[in-house]
Amino acid sequence: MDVEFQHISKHFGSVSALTDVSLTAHSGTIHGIIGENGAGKSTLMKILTGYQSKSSGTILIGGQDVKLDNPRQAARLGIGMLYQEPMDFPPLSVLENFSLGTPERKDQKLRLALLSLATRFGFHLDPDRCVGRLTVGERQQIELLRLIHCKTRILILDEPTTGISPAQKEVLFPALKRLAADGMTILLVSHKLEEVASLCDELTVLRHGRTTHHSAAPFYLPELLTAMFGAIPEQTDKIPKRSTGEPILVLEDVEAAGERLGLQQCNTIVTEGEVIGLAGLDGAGQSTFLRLAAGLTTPIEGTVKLFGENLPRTINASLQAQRLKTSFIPADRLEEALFAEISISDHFSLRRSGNTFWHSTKTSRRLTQEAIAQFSIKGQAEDAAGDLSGGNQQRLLLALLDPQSRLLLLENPTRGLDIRSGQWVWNYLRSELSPETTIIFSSPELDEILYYSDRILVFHDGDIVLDSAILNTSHDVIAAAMMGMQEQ
Ligand SMILES: Nc1ncnc2c1ncn2[C@@H]1O[C@H](COP(=O)(O)OP(=O)(O)OP(=O)(O)O)[C@@H](O)[C@H]1O
Repeated sequence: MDVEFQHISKHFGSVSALTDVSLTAHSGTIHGIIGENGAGKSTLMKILTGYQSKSSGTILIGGQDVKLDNPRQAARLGIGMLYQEPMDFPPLSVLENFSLGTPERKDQKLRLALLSLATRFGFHLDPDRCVGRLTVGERQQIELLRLIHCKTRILILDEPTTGISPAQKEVLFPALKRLAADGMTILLVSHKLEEVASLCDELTVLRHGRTTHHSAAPFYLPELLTAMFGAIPEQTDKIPKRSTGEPILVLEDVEAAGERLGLQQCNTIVTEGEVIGLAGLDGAGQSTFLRLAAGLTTPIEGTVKLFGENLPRTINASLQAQRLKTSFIPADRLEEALFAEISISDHFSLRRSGNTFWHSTKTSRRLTQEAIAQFSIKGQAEDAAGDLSGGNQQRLLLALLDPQSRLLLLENPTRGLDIRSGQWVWNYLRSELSPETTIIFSSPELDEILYYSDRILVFHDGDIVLDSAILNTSHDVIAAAMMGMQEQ
């Protein structure tokens, strides 16, 4: 069924998130919606899924003017969304998650339906496995099959390749193409231009809440970039190499529990001023490594030494890491780093108050205004952090960071950011931090690691399988190490 947006506008108080947006996504096609952070993509999709009401305009589905007052109405019309974060129940099994929202109650029938759909799309899923033990990519596969089983005819995907491995991408893309060929209408929101261009039949660009471009495949990337940003963004300079050779983080025979297999027998030395990129498939150990250095996870065996001090195996480890000027920015901004419900200004109050009860709202307000200006945050001091777009949440996190940090641990720092915002983050790290600040970051984008790091650690199944200066390695060697293979 065709989905037609006609002259859609949406205002949040004085903010115009969408102004007169019109586009048609045709049945049997994949239609990409792209645009910089804060362009209005999520708002448009939230209107289609009934999570938000439009201020004006019309939505036609299969030529019919439809009311989308709540998510239930949207689901009844066959509209389903695959979210960036898995929206499942990790303690339940694959089969139990698959059964959510289906009227079918017979376990055996559901099991057969799950297995036959999985076979059709080439997914390998064990119905009895606990979902909490699966990778993001596998959880996404269950959700996709659940939506198909629930008779979804209009499928919305929000950044579907964030957090999944290149191999899982190779399985997902043909599955999406097959669904479109079967007549489904697919709307894809993404920042990854190359991916969008290879997958989509048509593309619409939003800029400042307005439609600025529409085209059909094949796409011309410079034209898309200009429509998204007004001009082609320039590449950011690399962070100049600046290691002093002084060890600041030493892991000795560390074994730790964490994502999937945790870490096993991990040994490494990080020296002051290095920029280290952590690569690996989702759940291979990078996240546990960053949390160990931040004192948020403690080892089962071995020692973690930070700036010459052994971190204790207690909750005090994170306080000690903070005292030693170590800062950590997790990938999940709203679950682990910001408070979705409270304002930008309250975040500054919380940061300033430290261990004291009192704080000055006047000072916090002033600091907030300064940060909004310096970090170009698109939002007002009183806006809740959860209402900011992904890119602006990342800017807020950087604004809250202690600029005196000696060790910066960044989990996928450009996750969900458009090209220009991603470059802005690296520009900020390069220009605003002291040259001795050590940066350890993880990223699923090998190009980002190759460009910005001095050194790379590659993780596979909880082991560091490659530790190399960037200049001494290559894309192919790293990709093979990530898969647990030695490049010949
Ligand atoms: N509930 C809300 N209250 C106030 N403003 C909002 C709300 N939701 C979105 N906005 C504003 O609307 C604009 C569009 O946001 P939206 O999240 O749709 O952008 P986006 O293109 O999806 O961005 P991103 O790529 O960063 O996710 C932004 O300026 C955002 O701050």
